[in-house]
Order: sequence, then structure tokens, then C-alpha cells
Amino acid sequence: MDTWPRTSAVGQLTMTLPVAVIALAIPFGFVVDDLPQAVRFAPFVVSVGLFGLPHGAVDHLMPLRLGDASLKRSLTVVSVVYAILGGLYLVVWAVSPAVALLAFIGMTWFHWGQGDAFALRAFGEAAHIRTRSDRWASLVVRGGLPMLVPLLGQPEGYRRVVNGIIALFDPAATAALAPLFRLDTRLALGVGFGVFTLSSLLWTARHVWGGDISAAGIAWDAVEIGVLWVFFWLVPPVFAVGLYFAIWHSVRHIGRLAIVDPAARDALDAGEWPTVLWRFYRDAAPLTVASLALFAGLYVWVPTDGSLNALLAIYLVGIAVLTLPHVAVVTWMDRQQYGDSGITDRQ
Ligand SMILES: CC1=C(/C=C/C(C)=C/C=C/C(C)=C/C=O)C(C)(C)CCC1
Ligand SMILES: [Fe+2]
Repeated sequence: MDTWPRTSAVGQLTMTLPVAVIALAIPFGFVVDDLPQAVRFAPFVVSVGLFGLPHGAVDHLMPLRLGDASLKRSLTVVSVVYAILGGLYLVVWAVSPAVALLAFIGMTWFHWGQGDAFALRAFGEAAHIRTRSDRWASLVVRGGLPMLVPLLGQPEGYRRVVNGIIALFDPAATAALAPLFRLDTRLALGVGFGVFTLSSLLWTARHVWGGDISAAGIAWDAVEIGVLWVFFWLVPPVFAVGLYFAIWHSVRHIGRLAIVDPAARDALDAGEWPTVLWRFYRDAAPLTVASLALFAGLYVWVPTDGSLNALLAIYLVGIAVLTLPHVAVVTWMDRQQYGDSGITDRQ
């Protein structure tokens, strides 16, 4: 299967649109703290219906579309994976929220990194991401931007969200993560990640210096990385991470879903955008609604003060529980779409 339609419209949209929106939002970061709290939360609210939550709600069709499973088998396998992984993870939240929170950040680091590494290769011109080590380097950088850079630039906003989530289950447990916010910890992490970012670009640049590919892909990669560093450093975390989730990670994943759905792919080739979106929303609607039911259940189960902060915390725990099985499905998609031999030699 040709999973690399580099020149198609989906490529243009999934690559350019997110960067444009994120770059335009950077100046907004200077004023958003002075606006009503609801504005900071707006991207997460919007993500419930627009791209964010629905992007994972098509997982149940992946074994059907990317493997050789029947619809029934596809549904059964994915439901079982969701029930087991989501259920176990929910237990971890109840038993040790600090551990569960750290796992959530680590898992999102991996997942948003894997999503971007795939999109760069499939939709961008990222011919410099060729080998397994290139892909891992890109994954670590791309995932670290939304998960680590806000901690470096905006520790107070970061801490508020982290503590808010942990306190839902056990207010005393927030102390466990205090070292994360210390200046020396952040300095070490910042220097380490900065060095890693530059090294990974230099490492993948060897293919360009080797002379066999154009420099356009790596230049684009570097621009995106630069924009994201600035964005996550300056923009308040709740707003920044929410916007990134809805408009970057999810949009790129929806592009990925479209190329594995033959009818959506034909519509793409014909430039019929509404058809693509319609098919996506039709597929995603039932489980998006089911996810909302799960969130409502969490809200009933975990006592809160009903504040906006507490609602965000509940939403994030709900997302966390759904993300673990989602990562399992997307990691399987990676295997299918990259092929067993890795992504070498896909020139
Ligand atoms: C909001 C926020 C955080 C975490 C958000 C996360 C982890 C979101 C994950 C969403 C996922 C995994 C969606 C599915 O693809 C931090 C970084 C803890 C602190 C700063 C504000
Ligand atoms: Fe995702």
C-alpha cells in the first residue's frame, strides 16, 4: 500500500495549517493571561468536538482498514484492548495519581512524537528521517516540545495543572513531584533537551550532506521545531497544549486516517474536502459520544469543587485513560504503515 502521498492536498493541509495557526498564536501568548480564564481553556473545550477527542475515536476501524480483520473482529479486538488497558490505568490513577500523571506525560511525549514523526515522513518532505534512529530522534524531539518546553518556560502554569490533576485523587501526593519544578531540575532538563534537539537535526542532516536528498525537508523540520520551541516557551501551558492537541496532533492524525480509508482517499484525490470530513466524523461520532459518557462517569465518581480547573483535570484524566489504548493502536499502525523493515530505503 502506498502510504506516502507526499504531494496530495492532505499533505499540504496537515503540514501547513497547524504551523500557521501555532505561529499566529504566539503573540496571543502575551495577552492570554489577562483575558478571562475561559479563554485559556477554550482550545480544550473546542477539542471535545473539533478534531481532538474524535481523532482517537476511529481506532476501532484500524485493524479493518490496515490489517485483514473483519469489521466484527476489528471492533472486538480494539474494545478488549481499550477495556483492559484503560481499566488497568484507571486503577493506577486511583492508587497512585503522581505515578499515573508522570506516566501520562511520558506516554503523551511518546505518542505526540510518534504522530509527528509519521506525519513528517508521510506528508512532509522529510526525506532526512530515514532510519530507525532518525525516527526515534525525531520522536523524542517532537514529543518533548509540547510536554517538556512548557515546564521550562512556564513552570507555575504547568504546576497548577499537574497538581490540579493529582489533587483530584490525593492532595498530599502533589508533594512527590515538587522536585520537577525546581530551577536546577529545569535547567538540567532544558540544557539536555536543547542539546538533544540540535544533535538530532545534525544527526539527520548527514543524509543531506551525504548528497542524495534535497535540504527542503530538514529545513521545514527545523522551522517547525523552532516555532514550537518559541510557542511552548511563551504561551501559557493550558492554552498552548490545548491548541496543539486540537490543531496539530489531531489534524495530522486525521490526515493519516484519511489515507487509509479508500473512499476518503479517493475524495482527497478529487479535492472533495467535505466528503473526507464527513466520513471522518461519521466514523468517529459513536465513540466520541461514548468517551463523553466515560468523562461523565469520572465526574460522578471523583468528587470535585466543580470549578473550571477541576473540570479540566477530569477531562485530562479521561483523556489519559483513553490515550493508553490509543497509543497501543497507533503503535500498531506505525508497524503496519512503516513496514517491518523500518522506514529505510523508502525513497
Ligand atoms: C494541559 C497541560 C498538560 C498536559 C496535557 C496532556 C498530557 C495532554 C494529553 C493529551 C493527549 C494524550 C491527547 C491524545 O492524543 C501538562 C503538560 C501536564 C501541563 C501543562 C498543561
Ligand atoms: Fe493521538
